[in-house]
Amino acid sequence: MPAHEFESDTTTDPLAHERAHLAASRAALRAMREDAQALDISDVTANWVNAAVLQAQIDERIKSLADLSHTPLFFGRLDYLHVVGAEEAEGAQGEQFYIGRRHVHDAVGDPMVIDWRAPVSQPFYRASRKDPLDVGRRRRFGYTGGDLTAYEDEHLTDPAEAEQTSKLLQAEIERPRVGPMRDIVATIQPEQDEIVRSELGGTVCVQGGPGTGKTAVGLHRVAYLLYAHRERLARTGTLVVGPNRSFLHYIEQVLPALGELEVKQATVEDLVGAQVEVRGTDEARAAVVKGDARMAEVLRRALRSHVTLPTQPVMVVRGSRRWRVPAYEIEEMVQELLARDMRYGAAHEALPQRIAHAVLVRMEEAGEAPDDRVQNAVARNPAVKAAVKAVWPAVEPAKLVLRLLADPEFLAAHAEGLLTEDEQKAILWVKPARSVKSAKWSAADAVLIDEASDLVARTHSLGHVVIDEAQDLSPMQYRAVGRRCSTGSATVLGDLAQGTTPWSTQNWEQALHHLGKADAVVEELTAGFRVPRDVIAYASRLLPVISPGLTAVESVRESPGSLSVREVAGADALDAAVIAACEEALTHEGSTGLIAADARVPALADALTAAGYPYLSPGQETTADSRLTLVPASLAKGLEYDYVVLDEPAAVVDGEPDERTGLRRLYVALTRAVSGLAVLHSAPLPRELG
Ligand SMILES: Nc1ncnc2c1ncn2[C@@H]1O[C@H](COP(=O)(O)OP(=O)(O)OP(=O)(O)O)[C@@H](O)[C@H]1O
Repeated sequence: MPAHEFESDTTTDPLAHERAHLAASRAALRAMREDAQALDISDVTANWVNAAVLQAQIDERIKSLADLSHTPLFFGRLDYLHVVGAEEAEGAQGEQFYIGRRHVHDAVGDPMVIDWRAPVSQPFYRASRKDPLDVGRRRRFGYTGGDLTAYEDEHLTDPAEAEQTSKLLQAEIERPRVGPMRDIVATIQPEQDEIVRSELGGTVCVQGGPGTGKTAVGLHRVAYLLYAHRERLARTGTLVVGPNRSFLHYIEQVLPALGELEVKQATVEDLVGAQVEVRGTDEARAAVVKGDARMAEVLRRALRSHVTLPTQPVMVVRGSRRWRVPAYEIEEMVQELLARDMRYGAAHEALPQRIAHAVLVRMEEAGEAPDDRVQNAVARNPAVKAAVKAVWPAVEPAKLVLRLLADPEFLAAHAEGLLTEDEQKAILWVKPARSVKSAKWSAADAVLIDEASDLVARTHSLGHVVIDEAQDLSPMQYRAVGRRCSTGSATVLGDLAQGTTPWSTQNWEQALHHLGKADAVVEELTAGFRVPRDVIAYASRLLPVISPGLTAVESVRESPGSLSVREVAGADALDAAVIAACEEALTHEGSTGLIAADARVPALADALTAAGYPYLSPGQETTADSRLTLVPASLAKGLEYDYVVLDEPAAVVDGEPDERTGLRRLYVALTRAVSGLAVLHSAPLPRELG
């Protein structure tokens, strides 16, 4: 597969031909945009609401038709052997399609560029010599800046042509990283494409080591699903859940670059934090118990304990008449509502209507002809309200959780047989809060309140949710995310070896069960696109300890990468050595990340400032001028830097409550580098790395 650079053909210059197609496609896109801008909707909209809605849609379309000079309009071409969809008749004429980030058509509606998500584009990612999918030639384009400068051909049906790795693909993988995450539409690999294009109905779980493209695949899957099921997902909504704000910043530009502007992003805390302000933290032990799925049953029991069976009849007075519904009849209603297992709040709403209905039946029996308005009035009658308040009172979710955490007897009554005494003690507040407002709620408490809210009123479900770094979610957090896609589907992305929370996922089957998607398929990605060979081999020495049985990542990068491990004599000399290593890393193109134990960050920040090096925080955008980021180890997950300087591994390990978690945190820190890793230590290295 030769790469052609400014090469001339005997008849025509193919590169010039492709450039002309690029120029024509850009002109066509401009025309599409101008058409959208020129739309006059004054005649077709009867009222201002319609006009505003339509105008917003048009504005959206205009935005999506922007020609971004730094993102090439197309990156590939497929030469089909036959007309797509036609019988494969001998001598039938082939068809040619340019594959790009969005669809572009000419003035008469013929396609100039096909969206990468369209079915005809799929062979660009999947066709192989073994199964050419009717593609005679696959062409990849190379760009420098915004200019088309090279192309590469594969003749998939030519037996004489040998299989080779694509130079353009390799260049894309090896490119130095600066700035936020970019899309990978031009180079999605077949095993990634299978996940990207898997159907909306099913939930997919991807286990993959560092840099295998899980995040990239998840984001491209949303883009694909939005294309394939545009209307449905526009109605139901899509969401990407990530571990923290800096990570969400890092990935936030990928979907807009693919023309998808409507996908929401949130952390689990954002999702569950609507009702209370999180100001407190939990001891690990308490957080583990609060995050355990058994808490869901404790909450359910505690909530249901508010329902009591009636002992009094209800007497409704209307005008000169009194209507009596006996206690046993109300009890039947309550038993029926309990048996139906409907949401607590829905039953609370339904009960007054049921009682009113019983009154209406009596009215009819007495010869009256009451209508719906009478039923509603009876339902609001003070006697009915009082009965409902006694039997099925309204419950505020936060108050319910407050009582469980503050009142040992209430907790014991509902945790019996579920939580041990020690576990109950672990979650009870030492100093019980008096009110929802004054309580110092923790992140795990907010999840409990969210669970209680869902017991009261069903949580709205979205059409599709992507969960990244899912291995760090607790069972209760999985439940919280799961109810946000209870009628939709999910993409679950994670790496068991990178689990660093005390409640992290032990196996995907359990996690998917808590998510409510037990029938999901688990896929594994093992080809690594980020970390160079030598570096991933070094980091993988930790695998047998942190996650036995997991497959080590195999780097697809050709350059072995630079790995240096330096011992510095004496802790005093470490800061200076680290700064020197950063200085050295910054002589290369691309970004540099200095990763250190959280406790070491203030000292290193001072040292950097004293040495005159400005630095960024994780998630802040690197630019050509500021390329150094100081990264606390706790925030390194999911991020990548061209060069990484890792400060004192032993401190990273010691920063965690136990050794295995510490080594996992270290594994994350060791696997952030794209081109080179320098490890500096004055304390002994963990023996697994020795
Ligand atoms: N097919 C591909 N072509 C080019 N680059 C790719 C491809 N797949 C992934 N990459 C790149 O590899 C890097 C790692 O990808 P990504 O962050 O999605 O991996 P990850 O599995 O989520 O890693 P981690 O476990 O560390 O979070 C990114 O820069 C991404 O753009």
